[in-house]
Amino acid sequence: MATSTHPYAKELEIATLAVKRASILTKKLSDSIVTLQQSGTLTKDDKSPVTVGDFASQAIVNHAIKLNFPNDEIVGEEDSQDLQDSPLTSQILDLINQVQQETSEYDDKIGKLSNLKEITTSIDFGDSQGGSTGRFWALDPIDGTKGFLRGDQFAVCLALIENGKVVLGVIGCPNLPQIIHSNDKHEGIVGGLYSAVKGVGSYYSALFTKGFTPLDQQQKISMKSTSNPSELKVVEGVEKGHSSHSTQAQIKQILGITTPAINLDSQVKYCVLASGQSDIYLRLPVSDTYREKIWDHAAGNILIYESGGQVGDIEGNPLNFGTGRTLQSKGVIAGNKQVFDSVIKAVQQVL
Ligand SMILES: Nc1ncnc2c1ncn2[C@@H]1O[C@H](COP(=O)(O)OS(=O)(=O)O)[C@@H](OP(=O)(O)O)[C@H]1O
Ligand SMILES: [Mg+2]
Ligand SMILES: [Mg+2]
Ligand SMILES: [Mg+2]
Repeated sequence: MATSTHPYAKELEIATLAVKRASILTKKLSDSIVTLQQSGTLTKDDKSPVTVGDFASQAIVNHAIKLNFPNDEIVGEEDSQDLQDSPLTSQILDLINQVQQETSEYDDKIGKLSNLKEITTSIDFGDSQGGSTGRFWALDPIDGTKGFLRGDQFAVCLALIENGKVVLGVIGCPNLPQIIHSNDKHEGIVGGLYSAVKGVGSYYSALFTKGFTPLDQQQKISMKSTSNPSELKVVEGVEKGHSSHSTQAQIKQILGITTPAINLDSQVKYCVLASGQSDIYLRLPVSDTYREKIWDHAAGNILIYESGGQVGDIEGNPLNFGTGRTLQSKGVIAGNKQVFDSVIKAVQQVL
């Protein structure tokens, strides 16, 4: 399908502008955390920057969607109830005002928020329950909260879902260098925008450039196609509470992978995979009862498929985004097509 005439052209442009504006805002907060923590103004346990960022980012993105697609529902992570009587509301309004001024050329397309009432209304457009029919959006305004608070990786993740399947995904990665060699070696521009459209492909462009760049002027990305253990690289999370690192170690051993894994918070993992910088994503469950949230995986899911990869649960079955706000499956495994089946076999052997 042509890059400019695909059926989701308007959706992609709006999603991109909204994610870009939210990314500028969250990047400001992320940069300030490090400075504030160093100066002692912010204690390590103070989660206020991420709270401000979550709400402001969700308000901006939801507003853009509702302005352009008033009939679309949104499954958003945050709920404005948690904001009631919060001393952070004036900070949220100030930050939104500031970023809207800096990106005022987007107002024609994605509008602007003027007061707190509009902000809380916009946040609560995210209350959809999702489901298996029709179309809705899934939004994680800041994915990788823990990474964000460490000054590490996080992402603004937006996806469009139709009849349970993801058809479009846009991920803003404000702290992600373009090239990741290992946990402590990377290079290139910091700030990446990763986009995918069903039947069109997956693309990379720099995040902190102005406006929407048509896909044919972005860099098309694809996964590698190796199954040679000595070449395989695994990407996995940072938090031991989010995935079982010990189970993952056993799987790597069965597959004969010796290269140390790359550990990254948030859906930037999918971005690194889709751009061929790693081959396998392991997210083995730590608990039998936890169910993954759809906003944690929707945008990354299409990014992988459109770059030639495959995603499944621990059984190898595709993820179903039409079962409500959560997936009904356990774990997430992604890989290039050559290696995917053998990874699932190894997972089954270990579990
Ligand atoms: N027990 C458990 N298992 C799996 N996932 C969980 C669990 N608890 C929380 N979460 C969700 O994990 C989201 C962050 O995932 P990450 O990929 O950043 O985790 S990791 O630290 O890199 O491993 C995180 O998303 P954010 O809240 O947006 O940060 C949570 O929705
Ligand atoms: Mg998340
Ligand atoms: Mg989040
Ligand atoms: Mg959360």
